Amino acid sequence: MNAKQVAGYRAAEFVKDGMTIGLGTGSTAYYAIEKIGEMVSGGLQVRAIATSSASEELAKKYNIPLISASEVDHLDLAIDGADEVNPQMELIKGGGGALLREKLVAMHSDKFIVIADSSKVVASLGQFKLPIEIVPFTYEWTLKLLRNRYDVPFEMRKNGDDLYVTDNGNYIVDAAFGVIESPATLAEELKAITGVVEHGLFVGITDTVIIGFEDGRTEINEK
Ligand SMILES: O=C(CO)[C@H](O)[C@H](O)COP(=O)(O)O
Repeated sequence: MNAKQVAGYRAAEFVKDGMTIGLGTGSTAYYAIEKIGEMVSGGLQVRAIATSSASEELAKKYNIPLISASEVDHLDLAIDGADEVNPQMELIKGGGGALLREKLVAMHSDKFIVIADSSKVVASLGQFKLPIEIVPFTYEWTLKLLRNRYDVPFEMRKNGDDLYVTDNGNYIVDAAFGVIESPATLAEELKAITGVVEHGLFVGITDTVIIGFEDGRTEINEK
């Protein structure tokens, strides 16, 4: 088993009969979805909301019943990967472009479990470029505003020659902060900028972090 699989499979053990769950996005979340799929074929009853069209396709492949938000007012559990996690369980997410749906699902879950291999554990956030989702309308002005405000490199995410478009029809700008001294402060500042829909800083949302290792071990940190 690889480390991502170890973490994903361990997280699936938190899923119990009758739960409504959130399915994350990415190569680590893939393994959690795969395991939950196995559990469903063994008789587990769950209903799920996926955080991306990719994860929705995966859930369908594994016969995990999908629901819409209008059918429930909260989720029991959400499981998702991360690009960076610090000792305070703060995260950078959005490498896969699904940060907005991921944050919505995480925020409306009673328990949010983050799964990762040990390469994602950092002393401070910011080496991974912070994804910021911005609206396409006048995005050039939003980008200019960000550049004027923060003296760090910003780059519009691309998909080939075109700008990358999220599942929500927005663009992503990746920001190389290097070291983010106060994730909470930056999170608040970015949210206040008109044109910014959401950013990949997850502060005060995570309940449990499961780190997987190649030898099959897991390290679990709880809030
Ligand atoms: O935030 C995400 C997608 O938007 C992913 O959870 C994050 O990029 C981690 O991905 P992976 O598990 O493939 O390393």
